Amino acid sequence: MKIVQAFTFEAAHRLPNVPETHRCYRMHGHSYRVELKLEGPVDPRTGFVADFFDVEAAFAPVLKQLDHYTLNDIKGLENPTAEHIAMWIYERTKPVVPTLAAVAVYETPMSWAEYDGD
Ligand SMILES: Nc1nc2c(c(=O)[nH]1)N=C([C@H](O)[C@H](O)COP(=O)(O)OP(=O)(O)OP(=O)(O)O)CN2
Ligand SMILES: [Zn+2]
Repeated sequence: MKIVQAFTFEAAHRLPNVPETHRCYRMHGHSYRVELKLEGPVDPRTGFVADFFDVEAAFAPVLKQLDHYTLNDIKGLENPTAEHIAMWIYERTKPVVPTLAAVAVYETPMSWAEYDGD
């Protein structure tokens, strides 16, 4: 069974490795959406793969490092593409949410990156 829990954060970024003429070379902001996908058996007693409340509590310290920051200033996010943010979140969340199967990071409702550890 898979379950998904969504979170949002606000952050500024610029993409340092695109051409200067690319609009994302300039500092700008996004209302990011993060989806954590968990996979595992449904506990027969609780009916949960995991309690959403527990996931929220485990993810809070990771989310706190991103919300209302300039992502380029964060170690490991010097080139803060959606792909890199998804990997960064996965690596920090997997140890505290072992059933984590994938992380999706949406820059806009129409464009996102998903990382499953591969
Ligand atoms: N593969 C990727 N491509 C792009 C990424 C990325 O992370 N991975 N990022 C960007 C920029 O961050 C850019 O800011 C994307 O957002 P936006 O300009 O808002 O994109 P839209 O196409 O939705 O903008 P509209 O104004 O709605 O046309 C670029 N590429
Ligand atoms: Zn952007």
